[in-house]
Amino acid sequence: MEQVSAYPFVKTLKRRQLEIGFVSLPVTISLVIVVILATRLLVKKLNEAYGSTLRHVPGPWHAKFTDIVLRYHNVVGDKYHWLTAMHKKYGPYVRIAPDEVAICDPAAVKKVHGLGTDFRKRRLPGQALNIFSMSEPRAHRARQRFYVNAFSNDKIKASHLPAVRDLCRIFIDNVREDASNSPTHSADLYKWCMLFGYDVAWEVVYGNAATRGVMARRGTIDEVMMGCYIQLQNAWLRFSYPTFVIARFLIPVIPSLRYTFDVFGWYQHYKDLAEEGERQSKIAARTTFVQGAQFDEKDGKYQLEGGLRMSQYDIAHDITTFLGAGGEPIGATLVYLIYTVLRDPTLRKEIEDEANRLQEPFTDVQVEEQCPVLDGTIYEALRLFGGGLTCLPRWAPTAQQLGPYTIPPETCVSSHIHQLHRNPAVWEDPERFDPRRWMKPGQSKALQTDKFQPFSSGARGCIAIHLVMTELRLFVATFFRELPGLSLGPSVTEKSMRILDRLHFAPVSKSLEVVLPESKS
Ligand code: HEM
Repeated sequence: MEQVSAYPFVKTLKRRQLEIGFVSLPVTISLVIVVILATRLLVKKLNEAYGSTLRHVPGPWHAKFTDIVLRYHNVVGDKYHWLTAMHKKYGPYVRIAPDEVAICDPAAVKKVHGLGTDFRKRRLPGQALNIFSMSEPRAHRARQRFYVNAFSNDKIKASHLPAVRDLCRIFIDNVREDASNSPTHSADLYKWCMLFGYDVAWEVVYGNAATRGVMARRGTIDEVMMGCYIQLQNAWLRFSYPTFVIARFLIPVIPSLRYTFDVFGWYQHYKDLAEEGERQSKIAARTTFVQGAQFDEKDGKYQLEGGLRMSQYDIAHDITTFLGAGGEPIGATLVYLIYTVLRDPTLRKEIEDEANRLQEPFTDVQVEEQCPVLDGTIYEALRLFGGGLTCLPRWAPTAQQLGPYTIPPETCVSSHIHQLHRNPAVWEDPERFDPRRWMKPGQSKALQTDKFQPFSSGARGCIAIHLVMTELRLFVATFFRELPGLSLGPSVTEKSMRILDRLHFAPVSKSLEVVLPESKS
């Protein structure tokens, strides 16, 4: 009887064991897979962290394993401040991600950017192919040679100087008009400085900025801000792809999100500009870029010097780069220059006096020769607030020795130019805004030295140095002659002027309010 009664129990037990075995097999397999993948990931991470010579480069502990902190600072736009803190803590070489090193040592920056370097730019996903992004040196050299004449000192002086002078005038008129329409008699200089820079670039590209430019038609700042929005979108995309995808659907509810997540809207803006470039190609043909060149109808390309062939589309992409580079860096440099001078009454008086002694119509060379404090102020603004990219990333196909460190192939090496310009080993009292340092005997004013390179250096340095120095000199002299007695508006504070790092530099408030004296408007 007992045997009989025990039988069903034994049967049930066996079934349960079978069932447990049946259920646990996939779980066990999954667990094994997870453990294998986790181990592989761990080994990979440990290998990235400690398996290469990068392990010797100092930096925060997390940078050995992940770039998430770097990406976060990219998203919030304070990479500049974070990198500054990192350099202060760890020195001129800092590992900021498993495969990225930030540098500000003059010798290393020279090696990475100087002529004959093995380091290259890299075109990032989604980036248009243009003179700025292309990485292959031979193709870049050919294209650069083509544009170099348009941006040469002779060409700028011969063809564009009067137009830049006109644009300075339009700037002053617009600021005065804004002030006279404002109950507080104020105007936003950030907007007009950005538009001014954009229009000067427009002048070089199309030659009709005084009538067709964005200042002449009192355009908006959004029209000229490309780099910063593209950076914001790319930073989000890399930081959190799901957020990037989902947030687009919230734009109807929170319209301000469009700046970050309306990727199609901004690319449409880019596209419009490229199309505008194509529409303008005939004007360009009559003026600067394709002067005297044959257009081959068969393949739709211009035949250019040195056998270079470029389509209108190629040129349109480059034009977008020139216009983008024209507005944001110039706008930022000028805004911080004006902000700094307006806070220092003695310096401002010296600059106004020098500018007032110039005879109209003056040239940039006269400004350089006759206004040493003003010229020193421009150099100092370029040193401390030069609006070019805050980080210049490069990659080398082979291992490279930078200072005491061996950098493995394909590591991203980012030069932090602003930190180079604040290096206490080569600059006396580096944080101090001191135009007179440029007036000291023996102080070089060369713009591409090891310790001072606001425009970078080597083959990939800024193509527009002569244009930039011409426009800065004419602008600053005109500004302090024509707008005396300005004061900073109540919205301007150290907090509002904190640097926002979005590819280029900008004040976090994206504004610089100034109040004009009533009688001068
Ligand atoms: C204050 C004004 C400016 C500053 C500080 C500045 C700075 C720079 C820097 C640092 C680079 C190197 C970027 C890199 O290595 O990735 C650069 C490249 C470049 N800049 Fe400027 N820039 C200014 C204005 C302009 C203007 C007005 C234009 C054109 C109208 C321009 C056109 C370019 C182009 C085309 C390149 C790429 C050159 C190449 O890769 O061959 N820049 N600039």
